[in-house]
Parts: sequence; C-alpha cells; structure tokens
Amino acid sequence: MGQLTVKRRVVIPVRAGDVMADFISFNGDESGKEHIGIFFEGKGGTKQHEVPLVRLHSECLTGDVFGSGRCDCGEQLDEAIDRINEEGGYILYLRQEGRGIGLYAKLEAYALQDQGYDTYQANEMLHLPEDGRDFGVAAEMLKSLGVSKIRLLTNNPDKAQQLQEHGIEVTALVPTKVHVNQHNRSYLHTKAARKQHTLVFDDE
Ligand SMILES: Nc1nc2c(ncn2[C@@H]2O[C@H](COP(=O)(O)OP(=O)(O)OP(=O)(O)O)[C@@H](O)[C@H]2O)c(=O)[nH]1
Ligand SMILES: [Zn+2]
Repeated sequence: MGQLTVKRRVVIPVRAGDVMADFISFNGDESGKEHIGIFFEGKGGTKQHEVPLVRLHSECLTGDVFGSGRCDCGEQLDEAIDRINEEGGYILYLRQEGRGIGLYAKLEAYALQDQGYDTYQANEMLHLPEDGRDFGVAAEMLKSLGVSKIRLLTNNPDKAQQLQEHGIEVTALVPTKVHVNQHNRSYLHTKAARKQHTLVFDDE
C-alpha cells in the first residue's frame, strides 16, 4: 500500500440530521476500493480526550444496512457512531465485505454454516482465507489525516497489531459491547475462541 492523500471532505448530517460528520475520500489506493473516513468532532469541548477514538469497521451489507442478526456489525456500527460522536474521532469504513472475501462468497460461507461448519471453516472450505483483511490501508488513511496515535474501539487484537506494524501508536484498546442474540451466539463464541476477540459473555 502506497501513500494516500485526502481527496475531499464533505459534511453530511447523519442519523436524521442529529449528527454532523465529515465524509472523507482519498487518492492513491490502487485497489479502487473506495474506503471512507468519517470524522466526528466530539462534544467534549476542552475536556475532550487528546487521542482520537477510532473504529476500523469492515463493510457488512447484511448487518450494516439490513440489521442482520447473524453477526454483530450493525449494532457495532451504531455503537461506534454514538461513542465517537461523543468523544471525537474517526470511523474508517473499510470496503472489506465478508472479512475480505466479498458478499457473494460470504453468502456461500453462510450456506456452509447452515450445514454446521463454523465461520472460519466455511471460508476454508471455499478455498478462501479465514480472514483476508489487510489493515495497512487503515494505517495509511490515518497518516494522510495527520493521525499517528489513536485509541482503538475493537475487540479484535489483530486490528491493533496490524496498525502498530504500520506505524500507528495504539494507546488504548476500547472494547465494544457484546451484541449477542440467538442467531449470532455461536459466531461470536467462535471469534473469541479462535481469534482471541475480547468478548465477555454475560451468560458464562
Ligand atoms: N467470511 C465471513 N465474514 C463474515 C461473517 N460474518 C461477518 N462477516 C464479516 O466480518 C466483518 C466484521 O467486521 P468488523 O466488525 O469490523 O470486525 P471484527 O473482526 O469482528 O472485530 P471488532 O472490531 O471487534 O468488531 C465484516 O466484513 C462482515 O461482513 C461470516 O460468517 N463469514
Ligand atoms: Zn456483519
């Protein structure tokens, strides 16, 4: 991943106009994936935390747009908007649908999960990586925005590790809530067991 530069910042009122956010596009990503930065000023005034709160959010059409209960993405995105709008910082909305395998392949993986395979096994059965995401692009987005030090809103230790390898200092890991329901319970348990996601379940 080469260097990125900010292309355009446009203010967009979101949440029915209750929240103002800058949507930011970038030059220099040869993949053409149209990753988006979203900046929230925060309401903290002078008391505001100096280090911005940042969420790297991988695209999930089914969860983010349609509120699918098979994952926790839609609720995590809502939570991220609430918290970052309070505290000030960025959501980097990364076009890495299905952990990088794409939407059609994710649906194939869901069909395999319906036959009893877990979320990582299903990808492998499709001869696709368990997790194909490279968060280096997020590090380059942050650098182009002049951000070198962040607090990271995530339960996924791999995101922090990859950012640090690409020169971003992560001063704190801020966990998201655990958005568990009857449909995503085993998906979330698998992430905790297989990829060390820091998820604490109330029922254990
Ligand atoms: N291949 C595959 N992808 C999935 C499945 N369920 C959800 N996803 C994708 O997983 C990604 C989840 O992204 P995030 O919420 O940013 O990341 P995370 O790794 O869960 O880490 P957190 O920061 O703790 O939320 C999205 O791209 C979803 O489309 C699945 O069963 N199979
Ligand atoms: Zn999802």
